[in-house]
Amino acid sequence: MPTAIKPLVAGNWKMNGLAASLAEIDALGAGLDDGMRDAADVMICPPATLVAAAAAKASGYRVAIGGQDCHTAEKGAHTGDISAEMLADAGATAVIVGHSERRADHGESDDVVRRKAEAAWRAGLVAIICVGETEAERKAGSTLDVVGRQLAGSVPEGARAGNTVIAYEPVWAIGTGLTPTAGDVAEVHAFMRARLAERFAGEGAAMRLLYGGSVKPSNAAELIAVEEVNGALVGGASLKAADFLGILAAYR
Ligand SMILES: O=C(CO)COP(=O)(O)O
Repeated sequence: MPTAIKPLVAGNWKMNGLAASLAEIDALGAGLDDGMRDAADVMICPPATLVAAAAAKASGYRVAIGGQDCHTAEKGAHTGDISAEMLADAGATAVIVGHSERRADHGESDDVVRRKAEAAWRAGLVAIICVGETEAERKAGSTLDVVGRQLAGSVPEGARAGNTVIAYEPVWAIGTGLTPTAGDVAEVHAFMRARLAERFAGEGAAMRLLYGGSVKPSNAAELIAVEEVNGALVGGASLKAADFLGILAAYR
């Protein structure tokens, strides 16, 4: 069954990128070959200020554009926030919700993340829902408990293979250069697959499960080859097209 799932490789630029960074999307488009395009869907999630310009550029390259967060509401008195409808209006087709940096920096609970995923669907966006344990939680042996609780609380009832992507991002692996072993990733992904299949039957079995956390050209092949890993969510190595293409080359 996993072989039937087309992988997604998504770049999360986080709070990085000025207008000049759009040149990286041109470089990405120029560097993508047919083998990469056939093997994986490609997405960039730039900061909100660049979504519209990035979407205008990326459509010509068959690169999708996503947001990094959205508010639960469609509009209203929420200074500084952005709704899923605004992201869709700017050309995004997906939005990351529940990234560990949002959970930590903005105190987002599973309940908030679940409502953000529903907001994404309301606007016609795919929700990329992030889960993952901290270093202390892994050391305490509670990784599967944490991931199970986050899946139960953050993934809404309406999740389907076509509207939801789950990204497993161990917090301690983000931006640190550290990665779990292939065996550890396999254990978590098998667990997530089982939970999602139990809850959503065939839809859960077909949902994309991404791995994220220090994915680089040098380790991409090993990580994406793990069973039940259907792509990657890439931070630092998505900022430069050359690095991102190095990761996509692992799919050729
Ligand atoms: O948080 C991440 C993607 O959402 C991963 O970031 P890094 O690839 O920089 O570790």
